[in-house]
Amino acid sequence: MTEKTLRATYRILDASSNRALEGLRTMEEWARFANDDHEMSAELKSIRHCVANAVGRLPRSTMLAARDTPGDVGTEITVPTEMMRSSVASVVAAAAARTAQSLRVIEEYGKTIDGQLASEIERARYRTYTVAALLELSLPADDRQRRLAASSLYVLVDAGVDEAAFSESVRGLYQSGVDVLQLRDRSASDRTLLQRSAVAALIARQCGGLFIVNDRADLAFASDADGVHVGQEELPVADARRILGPDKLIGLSTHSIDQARDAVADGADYIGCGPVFAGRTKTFDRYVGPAFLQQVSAEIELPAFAIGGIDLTNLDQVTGAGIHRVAVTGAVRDADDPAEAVAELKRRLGKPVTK
Ligand SMILES: Cc1ncc(COP(=O)(O)OP(=O)(O)O)c(N)n1
Ligand SMILES: Cc1ncsc1CCOP(=O)(O)O
Ligand SMILES: [Mg+2]
Repeated sequence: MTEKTLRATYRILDASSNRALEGLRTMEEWARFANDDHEMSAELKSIRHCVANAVGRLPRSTMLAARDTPGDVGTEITVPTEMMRSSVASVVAAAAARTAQSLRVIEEYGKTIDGQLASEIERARYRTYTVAALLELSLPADDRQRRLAASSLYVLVDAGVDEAAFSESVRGLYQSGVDVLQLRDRSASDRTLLQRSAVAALIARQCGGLFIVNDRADLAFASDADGVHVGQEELPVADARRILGPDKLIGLSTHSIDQARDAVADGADYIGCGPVFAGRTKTFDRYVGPAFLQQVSAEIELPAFAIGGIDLTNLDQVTGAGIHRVAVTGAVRDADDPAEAVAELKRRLGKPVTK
C-alpha cells in the first residue's frame, strides 16, 4: 500500500471511529437520561468501549497525523435537512444510522490493516443493530406518520368566501371525522392561500388532524402545514422534500402502477390514485377505474388514497379493490349534511388497512 493510500486509510479510520463513538454516545444519552434504562445504557456503553479498544489496536499518532479537519471537503457538503431534527425520534434514528455506517466503514477499511480489528468491529456492529432497534422502538413514532397511517378519509376544500367561514368549515370537518384536509383552490391568491393554510394548520393541530396544501411546497412551509400534495406535472417529490424537510408529508398523484412505484422510490409519504370515476370537481380525458386500485392494493406499501368522483354510491367498488382510504371533494361539499356524509363515509371505510 503506498504512503498516500495508507495515510488516506488512517484518515478514514480516524473520522469513522469518531463518528461511530459519537453516534453511540448520542444513543446512550437517551437510554440513560430519558429512558432510565440501565440495561440499554450499559450495552451502549459496552459497545462504545469495545469499539474504542478495537480502534486502539491502531497507532494513534498515525491516526492523528492523518486527521485534517480543515481540509475535509465533507464539512462543506451539506443537505438542507441535515441541520433539521424535528423530533427526538429523528435524532436517535440519525445516530443509529450514522453509527452503523461508520462501523461498517471501519470494518471494511480495517480489513486492509488488521483483521482482528475488523472482526471486533463486526461484532460491535451487530450488537449496535440490536440495541439501536430497541431504542428506536422505545420512542413514540413520529406522530405525523402515525396519524397518516391511521387515516382513511381525506377531504379537499377550497378557500371559501372568507376566513371565518373557512375556519368554521375546517373545524367542523375535522370534528366530524375527517382525517386529512387539503386546501386546493386555483382561484385564490397566494396571500389568501397562505392565510387560510396557516389557520387550517393550527386547527388541524387542535383537532388532531393533518393539513395538506395542494401543489405549493413554499406555502406549505410558510404556513407550517403538515405537508404538500403534488401532481405529476408539479414540483418533484425530491424538490418538495428539500423545501419541507424529512418530517413533513409529501403526497404524490399517481395514475398508473409505474407512477405508484416511482412514488415509493422517490420517497413520497402517500399517494393519490385516480381519477377513479368521473366527478363533479375536475374533468379528465380518461379514468383509471378500480383496476388501478387493485394493482396498488396488491403491491404498494405506501398509504394510498383513491380519488376522483368517489361517493357513497361507488365506495364499495373502491373498498372492493382493496383500497380503504379515499380523498373526496364533491361527496362532502355537495352533501345536504356534510358532517353526516363524513360520518357515513368513515363508517363505510372502517379502520384502514394499515400498510
Ligand atoms: C390526495 C390527492 N390526490 C390527487 C390530487 C390531484 O393532484 P394533481 O394531480 O396535482 O391535480 P390538482 O389537484 O393539483 O388539480 C390531489 N390534489 N390530492
Ligand atoms: C383534484 C382531483 N384529482 C383527481 S380527481 C380530483 C377531484 C376530486 O373531487 P371529487 O371527489 O369531487 O371528484
Ligand atoms: Mg396539483
